[in-house]
Amino acid sequence: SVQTHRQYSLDSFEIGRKLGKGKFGKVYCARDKATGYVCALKVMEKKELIHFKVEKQFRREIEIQSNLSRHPNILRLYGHFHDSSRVFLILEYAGQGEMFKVLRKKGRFSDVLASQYICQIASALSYLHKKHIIHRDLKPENLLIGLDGEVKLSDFGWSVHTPSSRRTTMCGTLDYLPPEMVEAKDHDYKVDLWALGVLTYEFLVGNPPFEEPAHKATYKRISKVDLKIPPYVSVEAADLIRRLLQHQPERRFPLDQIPEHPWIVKNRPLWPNNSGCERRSS
Ligand SMILES: CS(=O)(=O)NCc1cccc(-c2cn3c(Cl)cnc3c(Nc3ccc(N4CCOCC4)cc3)n2)c1
Repeated sequence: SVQTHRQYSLDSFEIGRKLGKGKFGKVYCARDKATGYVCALKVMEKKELIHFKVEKQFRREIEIQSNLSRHPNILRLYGHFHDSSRVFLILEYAGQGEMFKVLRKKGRFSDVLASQYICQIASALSYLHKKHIIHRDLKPENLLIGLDGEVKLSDFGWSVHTPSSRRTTMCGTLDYLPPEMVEAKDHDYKVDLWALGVLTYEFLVGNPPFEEPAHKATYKRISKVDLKIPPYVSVEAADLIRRLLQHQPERRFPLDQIPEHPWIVKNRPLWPNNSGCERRSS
């Protein structure tokens, strides 16, 4: 694997194809010359980080993600380095790419696929919460898929150590924000439970539950928990969605009970697939 203590520079790698372009950077497939190990190299221009005033967020991403040791559903950050104008993150390569592209292509996921993804994400979130980290930015754009189809949580730019009250202004989609963040109240790890409910809905329906063209309308629907679950969503899935999308944070369904929820149990594959969520040896 990529050794995490070694000093890296750009010429430690053979750069492969560009995997994608995000808001702050580009990601390339790369091979570590010394070990032949394939990884992903995320490149960001320093002047862009300064311009977007996200260098603090970026430093937090590095600090948080490098301290996260092995979890099958959290994308590993092996190291980072910089040159005069750019910063580089050496990340685990996720062999099947971006979750949101797969979701857009498929439209929506089956109960079996969606429940496996949700169980894996719950496992990753539970691991983060035990380390007093809240992700705060759970959405398909921040999920990658590994070679064996397992989910990889990535992009910890918005993660913080609990408890926290948001200082940086929100940008991007509001769809995943729970009432307490939309109302800018103090919030804690239970914001991730709300986002998990939004994600469960989006995996099964194809769009997030409170989506509206105008921000104001989205705010309103989130605040009122104006939730309409289509009839084709299974009873068990609808039950979990409702238990996660509770206005009061303390009423939200606890992560540790998710592997035993009927929707997860009913749709769990018979064969183990090292996804981090296989059937417990009952
Ligand atoms: C802000 S950003 O720049 O970080 N996000 C934009 C973006 C956009 C697109 C991709 C990727 C991406 C990131 N990855 C990381 Cl990090 C690790 N592996 C991948 C990774 N892996 C990957 C693996 C396979 C594929 N294929 C699979 C076959 O079909 C075509 C795409 C794409 C990406 N992709 C990222």
